[in-house]
Amino acid sequence: MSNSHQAPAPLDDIALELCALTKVYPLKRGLFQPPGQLKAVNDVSLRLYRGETLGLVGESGCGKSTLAKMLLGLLPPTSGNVLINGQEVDPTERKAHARHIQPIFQDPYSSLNPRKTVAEIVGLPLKLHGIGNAAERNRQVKDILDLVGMPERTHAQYPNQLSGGQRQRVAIARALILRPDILICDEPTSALDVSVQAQILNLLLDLKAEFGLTYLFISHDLGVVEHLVDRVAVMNQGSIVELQSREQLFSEPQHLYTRMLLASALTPDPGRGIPALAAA
Ligand SMILES: Nc1ncnc2c1ncn2[C@@H]1O[C@H](COP(=O)(O)OP(=O)(O)OP(=O)(O)O)[C@@H](O)[C@H]1O
Repeated sequence: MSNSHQAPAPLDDIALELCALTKVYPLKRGLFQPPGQLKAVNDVSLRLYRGETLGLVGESGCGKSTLAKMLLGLLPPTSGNVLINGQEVDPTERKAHARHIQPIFQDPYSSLNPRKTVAEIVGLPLKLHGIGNAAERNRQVKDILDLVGMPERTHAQYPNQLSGGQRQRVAIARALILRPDILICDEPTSALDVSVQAQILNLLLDLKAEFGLTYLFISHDLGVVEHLVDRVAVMNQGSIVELQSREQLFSEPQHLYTRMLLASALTPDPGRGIPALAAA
């Protein structure tokens, strides 16, 4: 696997800024419980500098996906706001959002329309945004599919005719077709075989260099994060508890939760969580 970290971007060149972002979910009344609410994301402020990869790590349920959905305009925040390239964005303006920021999710199968061919899936955002005529769109679709390593014979195939890795390549091509600045990668390799994971991670690194992209890379896999990111934000129960350079975080973690997260990643029983902290 290559490890092509780019030179750090100037610190005043901010691609994405989260200002006191909060999401509260209402909870329905249970059999023995009154209605209540859950603060899934609690007052999160973060900056992503242009060209960097910021890792976001934390246990299942800590609020990572909720945060990602708010950045993508898929979920309105309860309070706080998001700035893309210095401009405050209306979280309900999904279409305007999509030109700048795109997602890559864990399970490409569920996010690809089973009744559309690969070329149709990748070309749809161009059509929806009224970009180019049919011939220009076809050329752009072919170019991006070539770039992500999809052989020409697969362009007319349907998602169920593809391997898991190929499906994720299609999802990546679709994310890039509008030439966004920022990719939100939410566990993009968790559903793939280990051998395929490395190929997709290398592809993401190559594409980042090619297009000068900024990544928010969400993962519970600290091995992947250590390999890929420039800085790491650690999330626990909706809050960012630590934000450090990759080197600093893995060599000298400051927060107790980070130390336990790193310790739990080194033990042979992954996925068992950190009960003491989860309950804290
Ligand atoms: N629509 C919803 N309504 C109520 N609670 C929700 C909703 N979506 C998520 N939650 C809760 O919010 C908290 C954060 O969930 P979220 O999916 O953001 O966590 P996560 O860190 O992405 O977890 P995972 O890694 O398992 O995907 C969890 O306690 C979850 O149960």
